[in-house]
Amino acid sequence: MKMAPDSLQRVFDSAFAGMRHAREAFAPQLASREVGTITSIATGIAKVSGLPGVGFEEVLKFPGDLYGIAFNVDEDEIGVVLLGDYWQLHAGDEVERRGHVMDVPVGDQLIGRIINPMGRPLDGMGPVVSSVRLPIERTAPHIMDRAPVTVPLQTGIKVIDALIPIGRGQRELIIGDRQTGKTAIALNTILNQRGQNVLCVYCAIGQRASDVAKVVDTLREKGALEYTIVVVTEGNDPPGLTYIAPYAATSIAEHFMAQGRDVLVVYDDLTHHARAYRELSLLLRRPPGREAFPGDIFYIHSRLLERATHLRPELGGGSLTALPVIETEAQDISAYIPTNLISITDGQIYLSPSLFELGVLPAVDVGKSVSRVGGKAQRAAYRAVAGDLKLAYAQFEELETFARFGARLDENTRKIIEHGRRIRACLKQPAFAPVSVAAQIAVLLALTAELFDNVPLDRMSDAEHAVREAAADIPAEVCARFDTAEKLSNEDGATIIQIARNALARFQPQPERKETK
Ligand SMILES: Nc1ncnc2c1ncn2[C@@H]1O[C@H](COP(=O)(O)OP(=O)(O)OP(=O)(O)O)[C@@H](O)[C@H]1O
Repeated sequence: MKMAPDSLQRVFDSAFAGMRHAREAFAPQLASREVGTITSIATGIAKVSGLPGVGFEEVLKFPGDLYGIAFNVDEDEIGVVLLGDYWQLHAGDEVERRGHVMDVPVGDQLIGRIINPMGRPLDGMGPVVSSVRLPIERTAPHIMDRAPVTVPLQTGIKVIDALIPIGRGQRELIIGDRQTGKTAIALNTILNQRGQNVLCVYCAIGQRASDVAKVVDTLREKGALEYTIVVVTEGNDPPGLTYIAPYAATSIAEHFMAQGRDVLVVYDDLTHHARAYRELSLLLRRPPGREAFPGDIFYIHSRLLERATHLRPELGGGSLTALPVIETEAQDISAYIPTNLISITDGQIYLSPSLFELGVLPAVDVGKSVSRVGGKAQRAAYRAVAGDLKLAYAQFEELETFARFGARLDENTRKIIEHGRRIRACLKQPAFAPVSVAAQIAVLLALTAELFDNVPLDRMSDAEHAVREAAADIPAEVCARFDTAEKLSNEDGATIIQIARNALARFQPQPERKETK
């Protein structure tokens, strides 16, 4: 078939136009991939070569969707902490630079979720969808951005709220031997935040899976998961994941703090965190120091806990309260990690195994516990009674030892001991049963007014319960004044004492009836 020259020309023109268009639209997308190779693998650690440009704490991607953090950055080889199951990795495998530090999803979508420190879901409720991510390591707020701690954080535990009060933005250490009720105190505090507009983050660090399941069950059962985020690493997770857990939990909390909200973070517990870091450091051949911990062990905990604060009103006025938990061995609070944490935090709640054995629960040793900033944030109504109570309890603890030897006691000493025994009985409290402010103040006022002193010891639990129940009769306007900075007025005090006296009437010993012949 023959074609006319002009129609041939048209075909060529359109073909050239199409090619020109394709050439103009062609935008080459070249992304550089910096790739190195694994030289060796050890427990939770990989040595990588061929990546000279890697920065400290940069994320590296390994085969099988596994990530790691560059920890030791040497000229010819880098030590990488692995954040997942590393059994399938081999020497010679490819490693890719990601060009950013480790980050975690943050935001409202996380509330009520159970995640690992990388933001992956552990609750079977689908992926965590969040458009905002924050690096897990962030600098602590500047000193000029911080405001004094002025608002109390009620734990709902009588002995703590009265004698070792905690403020929003404080760091209070929970310390004690194993199985002394440390987690119970932290959980109780979370449960008590219901309706208090405090978001909670519970960070389980290297715990047994069964313990974590129990905590999650308690939170769910008591309706606390609605305002709580649970960040979990279990005992069999790689040490790298355990190491980053508290930092990730803090970044999640900081996001809410920056929005002006009050957040509570529980780190349960930092003993496992310190051990994970020791393991990593030894594997990376960093020089060991005291108790084989590396030299920067103090720094890793201080830079974590320095992130807890109360921000200035101009920055939203949010707060981050930290409750780190630490385990002691044989009540040795002068061991390396416990002393470090005692010096970093603003006070400690010490749980004594001997009190636990005696059934004094929560087993808080008031003599060894302290809150260095919470006193200023404590509600004025508590302050009216707390001082007397502390003194009376301290006197009692001193005298109790003598009483055990069966020494003959004078009337005054006997009275102090009997009063002290009633204070101890009133401060007892079952786990996961927070007490409201009104009920606490009613019990404490009744104690300082010595209303319990004639109640037989075996009826103290019922008597204390009766006063707590009667606290519901405290007029609403009096309860409203508990939340203000006003001191408890004499009239209000008298009203509450009268309510307590009525509740206790049936527990007082009845005057002996004279038998008539
Ligand atoms: N106030 C309390 N009243 C009754 N039982 C309590 C109280 N506090 C704690 N317990 C019980 O004591 C046991 C130990 O508590 P918990 O697990 O909180 O201790 P822990 O010090 O965190 O333990 P671990 O060393 O395993 O972390 C639990 O069975 C708990 O129910």
